[in-house]
Amino acid sequence: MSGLIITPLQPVLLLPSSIAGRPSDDQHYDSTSSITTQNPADVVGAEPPVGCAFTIGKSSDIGKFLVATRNIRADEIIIDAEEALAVGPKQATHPVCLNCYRRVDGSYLCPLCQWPLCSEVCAQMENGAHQKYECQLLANREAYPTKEELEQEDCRLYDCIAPLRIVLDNHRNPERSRLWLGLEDHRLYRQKIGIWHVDRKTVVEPVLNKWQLGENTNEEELQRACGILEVNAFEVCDDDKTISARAVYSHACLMAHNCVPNTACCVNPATQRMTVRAAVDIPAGQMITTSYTFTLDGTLRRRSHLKETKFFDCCCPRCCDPTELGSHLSSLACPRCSGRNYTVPEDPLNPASFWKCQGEKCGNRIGSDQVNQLLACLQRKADELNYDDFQGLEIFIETWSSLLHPNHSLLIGIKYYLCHFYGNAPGFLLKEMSWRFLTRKMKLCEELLNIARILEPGDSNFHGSLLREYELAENELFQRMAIEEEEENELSHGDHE
Ligand SMILES: C[S@@+](CC[C@H](N)C(=O)[O-])C[C@H]1O[C@@H](n2cnc3c(N)ncnc32)[C@H](O)[C@@H]1O
Repeated sequence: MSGLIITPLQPVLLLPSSIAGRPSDDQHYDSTSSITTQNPADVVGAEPPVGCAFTIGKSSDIGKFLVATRNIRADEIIIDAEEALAVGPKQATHPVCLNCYRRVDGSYLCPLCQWPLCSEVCAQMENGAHQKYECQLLANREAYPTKEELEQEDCRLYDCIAPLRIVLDNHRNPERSRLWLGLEDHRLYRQKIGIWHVDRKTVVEPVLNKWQLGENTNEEELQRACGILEVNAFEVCDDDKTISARAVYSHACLMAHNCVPNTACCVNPATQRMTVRAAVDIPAGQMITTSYTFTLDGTLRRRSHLKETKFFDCCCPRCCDPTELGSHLSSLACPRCSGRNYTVPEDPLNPASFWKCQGEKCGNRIGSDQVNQLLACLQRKADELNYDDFQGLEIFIETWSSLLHPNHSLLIGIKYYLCHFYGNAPGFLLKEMSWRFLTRKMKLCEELLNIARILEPGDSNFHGSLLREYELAENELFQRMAIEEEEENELSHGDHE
């Protein structure tokens, strides 16, 4: 879906694991379960900073995670501007400056290694990551992208930079090895699936064969670095999406996933420092969580995304609930009761589960094949939508609302896009919009805000951006009403005269 922003920040990788022994549904740390808080000295990796509100817990299924050591108030900063352990360009990115990660057009090249940078400012940065890590090595090998490679929107050569930096950081800073050692890479699982071969082709082979850096590293180290990035990295981007980077942090990366996270994260695109705030009150003993996936995707899609990219089976309370905590992001209109009731999976954790109408008198069941066929067909239609054609989007919503719950992820993604389209797109700026579109924007924001209250409660980025859009539209509406009232008063005043 072009232009659809789910949240400003998403971790870019995935992992596996079963969840037996997972935290109880309300995520409270339970001293009788297999979850334990660790003596910091026993945990390989980062130790909690002195005076912070969390410690590091560990369970056989989730691995390490952050857990609150005292009650944390909503909006309190839990991790304050944490410096990244390593930063590098995202995979398959457009060409970017190797210091500030802004898009480059190849017109300015690093005088030493000939890789594109944004300007002299980044070329002369003494402490820039490019100068610190790969510049001299690449210059020695005359290893730089060709003109054709720099024209690609998904230049795979950039995939090699972040893993190479992790390997070099490990070699050069033995005191940091403990931090790197503490990060999960899911090596055994990755070896069994396609991603291992993709990393071999896009990272290991170029670094060892094309750039001939065999004296500096080996396949083992590069695969480990790729795994660390896949499992732990957060995406760094700015509002205009010109910055394209990924970063690994020693504390923020330990946050476990929950499809209803209790924090809001934000990375400063200029410094790549990560700040984590509590979105809601977090009681002592509760896990501190973030979401690794897209809030507005339904359970089937979220779980398969988490499995494919973060390699684990999510069994959080939202995934286990057929109605997704009442948000109904996956629910279908029941074909038998003409849409008066909704059909939900009997076992949401099982993709082959039967679906059943929730209407007490109906209880109609449908097989997963039928559901999957319907959803695949609607997904194809959604993928073909032109996002500049708002009428086409509105028609899609109206047409398929007869088969889907109004909050279904296929509709809600488009509604979220339209919330921002109305009021911001050329021809639809707040001042230019008719009353009809202004009230439509407010109605869409209200629908989305109801979902945000369930799925990203508190002061989350998602909730905040919707509230801002709603308030902008509401202000415009009040201003217009005030002007109309004034005009009416003037008219009636004129009549009296
Ligand atoms: C970014 S790392 C988090 C730190 C990691 N637990 C560790 O020990 O290094 C992501 C990995 O943690 C585990 N994980 C996080 N949240 C989980 C959850 N809700 N259920 C199961 N595993 C989870 C998965 O193995 C996932 O690939």
